Amino acid sequence: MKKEQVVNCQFSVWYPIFKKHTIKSLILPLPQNVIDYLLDDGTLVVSGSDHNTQQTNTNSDSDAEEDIQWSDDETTTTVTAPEFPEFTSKVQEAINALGGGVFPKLNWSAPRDANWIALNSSLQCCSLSEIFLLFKSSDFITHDLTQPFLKCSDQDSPDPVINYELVLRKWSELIPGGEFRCFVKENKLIAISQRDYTQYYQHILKQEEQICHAIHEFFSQHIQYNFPDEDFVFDVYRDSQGRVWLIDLNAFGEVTDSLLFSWEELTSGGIISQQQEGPAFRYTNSEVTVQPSPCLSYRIPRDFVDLSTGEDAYKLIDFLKLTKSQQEESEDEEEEENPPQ
Ligand SMILES: Nc1ncnc2c1ncn2[C@@H]1O[C@H](COP(=O)(O)OP(=O)(O)OP(=O)(O)O)[C@@H](O)[C@H]1O
Repeated sequence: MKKEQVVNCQFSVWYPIFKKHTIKSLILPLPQNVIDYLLDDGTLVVSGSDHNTQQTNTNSDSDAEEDIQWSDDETTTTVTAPEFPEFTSKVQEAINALGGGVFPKLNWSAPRDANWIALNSSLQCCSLSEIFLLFKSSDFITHDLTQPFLKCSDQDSPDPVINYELVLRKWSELIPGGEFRCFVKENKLIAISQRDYTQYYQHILKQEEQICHAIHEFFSQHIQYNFPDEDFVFDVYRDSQGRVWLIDLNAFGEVTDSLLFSWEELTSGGIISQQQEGPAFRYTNSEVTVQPSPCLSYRIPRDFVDLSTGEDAYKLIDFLKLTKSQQEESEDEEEEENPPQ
């Protein structure tokens, strides 16, 4: 995978080409001071002050009282959240124009690893402060900002200049069973994988042929030969009426999750030689093969994950047992103090 391919997979490159076939979105250039704020990991501060640009008029004095300040450890100095009045009002205007709820992204990634921090565990945002909270908590966003060309084969060539952008996509309730990832090599659709392979969806098993056919049609009518590269990965959504929509475009290489295929299979030509007609199609075909979600490890602190999987797991189990027995003891004491009426 070359740096040029990564550049071509930026939202602002593919969106104008495929606008008619994807979810309505708006792109705003990200000012440098906002980028600096997102990268400043010493302090996690969230200001509620952007509410004053929402349709309802609130006076700014009461907003100041609403400011929430979070600090990730006791030694970190908590500073007041910087304000970006001009950017904030542009973002709020865009959110309102998209119906009041958006799915936010940077040039390539969404903060999928941070949805646990959001109030309703959703990536739906109604204000810039909600977007900031997700972005500042996401390793995927930091990756976009700091190492977009990781794993590219042409490491010796200078990095292309990137203009960072905030992408706001109209919020749409997508059913995970309708999402598929499609792999294109030399402008040929070689493989399709169920996107959420952690679940078994009966309808995929039943409609295997129709799904495969609909995606192949969509590819040949709207995608094939229209993208600047001949190798790429695209994600689609098949809605309840059987209509196919483009969701995202990714580079053909290891930075992109190959889901139910391996990159070895996809690049070695093995998949292509097995094909009689149409792409290889893989999905989770029984409850037995259901796998844990790949984002699970992002829901609890990394140290805790390491602790529970390494040698220290036994210490953790002992600790949990101890806590449980202490809890039981105190419950017994409480029971003695407060006998049932
Ligand atoms: N407009 C939207 N409204 C609601 N949910 C969305 C929207 N767009 C995408 N999603 C959901 O978020 C998921 C991730 O979206 P997307 O592919 O754009 O993010 P990403 O960070 O580029 O992911 P990846 O790196 O795996 O390609 C999608 O699979 C879909 O379930």
